[in-house]
Amino acid sequence: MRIRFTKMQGAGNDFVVLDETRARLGLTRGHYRFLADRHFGVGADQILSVRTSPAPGIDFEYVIHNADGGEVEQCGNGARCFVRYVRDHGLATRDVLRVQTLGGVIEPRLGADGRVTVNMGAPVFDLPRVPFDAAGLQPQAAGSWQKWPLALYGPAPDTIKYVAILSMGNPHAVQLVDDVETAPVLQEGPLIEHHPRFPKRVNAGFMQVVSRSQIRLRVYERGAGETLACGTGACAAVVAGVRLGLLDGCVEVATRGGALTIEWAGGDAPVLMTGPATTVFEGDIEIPDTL
Ligand SMILES: N[C@@H](CCC[C@H](N)C(=O)O)C(=O)O
Repeated sequence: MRIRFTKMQGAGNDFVVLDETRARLGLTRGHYRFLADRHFGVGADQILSVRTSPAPGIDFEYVIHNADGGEVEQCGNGARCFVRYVRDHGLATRDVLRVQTLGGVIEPRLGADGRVTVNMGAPVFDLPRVPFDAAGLQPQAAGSWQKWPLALYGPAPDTIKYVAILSMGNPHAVQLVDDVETAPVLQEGPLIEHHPRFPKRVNAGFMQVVSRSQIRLRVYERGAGETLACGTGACAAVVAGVRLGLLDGCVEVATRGGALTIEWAGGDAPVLMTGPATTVFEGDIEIPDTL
């Protein structure tokens, strides 16, 4: 089967975007893995499918698959590319959309300067909803919140890391580090991602606080490995930093792929994420039938 795709990126987090508004392509997990493959496919951290929605007040369904082929609830950098894609392809005319994801409804808004702001909804702190199994663990109080101990069994047995845990529609564990450049992202990332306390696995964030309005961030993403930026990871890190008493409500997040601005007023307020969204190229690819 031959399919049309658009390659996009937001702060270096890259995507293959597929138009399923007229008909479903019927792709399997193997097909998503193939498209994401940087040697045999197009290459991407996530595959984003654009679908129409029958629900009143909802413009589109936004379906997200990680590079490992698994479907997930939310993707922030992808949400910015999503609104850019539907506008550029004539699928929508409004600058503000309401988009259904597995993780809830989000509202991307295309700005006059080409940057996109997404209302990502309110963070979720209820641990069973992350989901995180805290049974028998003793949290460490920090700011107006708490961090949870994770025992990491791997190259360095019995390492205990304290992480802030929340959901932005998808699960995040955020730890503070002195310097993101030297942080053990590639060693600890996979151990945290697959930690048995997270039944749906988790995205592992490594946050360096530079000032009350600036952080540096690296994220080892569930199902994709370390990416150049993670939008929901940036939201989760800023929310964690605010609740831990380290950050104010408007923060510049420096990632390896670019800068994002995250705003959060606390409590049940939604998190607002602003950043770039760029089309890289478009093309057709023959995908094997039997994946
Ligand atoms: N890159 C994304 C997050 C994509 C999903 C994530 N890997 C997960 O499994 O939850 C972003 O920009 O938020």
